[in-house]
Amino acid sequence: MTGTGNERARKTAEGLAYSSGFGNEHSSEAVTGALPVGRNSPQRAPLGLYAEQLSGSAFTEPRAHNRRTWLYRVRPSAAHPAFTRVDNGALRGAPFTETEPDPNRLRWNPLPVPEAPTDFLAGLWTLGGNGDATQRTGMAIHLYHANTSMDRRVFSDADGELLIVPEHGGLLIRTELGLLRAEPGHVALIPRGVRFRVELLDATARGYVCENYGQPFQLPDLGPIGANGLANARDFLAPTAAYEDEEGSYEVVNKFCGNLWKATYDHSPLDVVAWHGNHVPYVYDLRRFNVIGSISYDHPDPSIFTVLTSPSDTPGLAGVDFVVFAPRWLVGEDTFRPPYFHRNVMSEYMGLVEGAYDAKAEGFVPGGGSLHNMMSAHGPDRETFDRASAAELKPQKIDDGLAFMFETRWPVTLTGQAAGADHLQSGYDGVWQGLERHFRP
Ligand SMILES: O=C(O)Cc1cc(O)ccc1O
Ligand SMILES: [Fe+2]
Repeated sequence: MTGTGNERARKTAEGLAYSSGFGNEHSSEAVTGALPVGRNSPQRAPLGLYAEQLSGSAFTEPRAHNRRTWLYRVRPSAAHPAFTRVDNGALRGAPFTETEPDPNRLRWNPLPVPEAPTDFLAGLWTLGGNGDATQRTGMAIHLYHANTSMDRRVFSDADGELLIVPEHGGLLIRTELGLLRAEPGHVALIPRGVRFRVELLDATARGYVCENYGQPFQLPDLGPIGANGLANARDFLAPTAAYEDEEGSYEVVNKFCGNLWKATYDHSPLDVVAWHGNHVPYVYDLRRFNVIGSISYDHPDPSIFTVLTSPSDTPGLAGVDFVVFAPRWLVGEDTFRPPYFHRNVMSEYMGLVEGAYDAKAEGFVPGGGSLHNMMSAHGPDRETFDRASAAELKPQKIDDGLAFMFETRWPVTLTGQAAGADHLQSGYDGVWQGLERHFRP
C-alpha cells in the first residue's frame, strides 16, 4: 500500500528539528511563550495550557537516575473515561509461562507479511522474554510487521520503555514530545508511559522491539576507553515540541501489566505545546557508533559493542544490553577473527537489520532472529569456521551487514506462538554438524 498517508508522513519527516544529547535536560516550545520561565507549575500556565508532570523515576531517586518531564498541553491527560480491556493480539508480557524454558539453539525466519490491514500496534508479535512487568524486572522481545499507519489511535507502555529497531521501512513516530524519524539502521527509544503513534514512510514496515521492564537504558561506562567512544551522547536526538490540536475520537491504548487497555479520548492526546525534562524519546543512527576493537590479537568480547545498557541490581550484570555489530576493520594477527565458540551465562537474542553476520554463512537473514539461551553452545557455523581458520590475515573491512543483540541476564522463555511458529527454522543444529576432528596428538 503506498497510500497518500505514507507520502504525507514522509514529507512531514523531511528536515525534522531535534535537540541533541542523551540524558540531557531538554526543553522545547512549539509556540513562543508556551514554556513557563523560572517555575514548573505557575498559578496559570502560559497561553491557557495545562501543566502536567510525567515521572519516569520515583520522585526520590538519586539525581543521576531521576527522570521526569513537564508537559504543557491543551488538555490534561486525566480528562478521559475509564479504560477497558481489549484483545492483546499477538502481544504478550512478562512473566512468560506459556512454554518451558528451552535450552536449544533456535532460529527464526522473518515474520510473514500481514494479510489484513495491520498497523504497528496490531502488528506487534511477542517472541519471549523474562522477568515480571509488575516487578519492573526483565525484558521482552517483540517483532512487528505493519502495512498501514496508526490512525486516530496512540499507544503507550506503562510496563517499560521500548527500543524499536526498524529492519524494513521507515517510521514517523509522533510522540507527545514531538516527531522522530526512524529508518532501518536507526533505533528509536520511547520511554515508559510516553504516548506515540507510528506512521509508515513506506508501503510496509518490519522490525524488532526490546521492551525493557527494568532500569531505563543508559550509555555504558567507558572505563579505560576514556571520555569518548562507542555511542556518543550527542548523537542521540530528542524531538522538539509538535502538537496536534484536534477534536474528535482518539483511541488511547495502554499496555499495563502485560495486557492492553483502551480509553477513547475526545481529542488528540498528542496535544503537548511545550515541555522540558529528561524523560524523553530519542532516535540514534547506529552507523554513528564508534566501534572499538582489538588492534593486536584476539577477538574481543562483544560487550565492547554495547550501545545502551539497562543495569540490574548487581554491578556489571545487565538486565539487558543492546549491542550492535557495526561496520569495522578486523586486523588481529594470529587470530580466529569471527565470533569464537562459546557458552554464556547471559542469554543472547540476535537480529539482523541488513546484509550478513560474520559468524553465519547462511540462514541468519534480515528480519530473522536467533536465540542462544543461557549456556547453550554456539559460535561460527562450520562453513565460517573452515573459511576463517584458513583465511589470509590481511586487514579486512566488515561492512556488509548490521546485526544487533539483546543480551540479558535471565533466560528467555518463548511464547507459545514463537515455539510453534511456521517460521521457526528446523535443523538449526545442523550448522554445527560436520566440524571435523583435527586433533593429532
Ligand atoms: O553469539 C554471537 O554471535 C554474539 C557474540 C559475538 C561475539 O563477537 C562474541 C561473542 C558473542 O556471543
Ligand atoms: Fe554468542
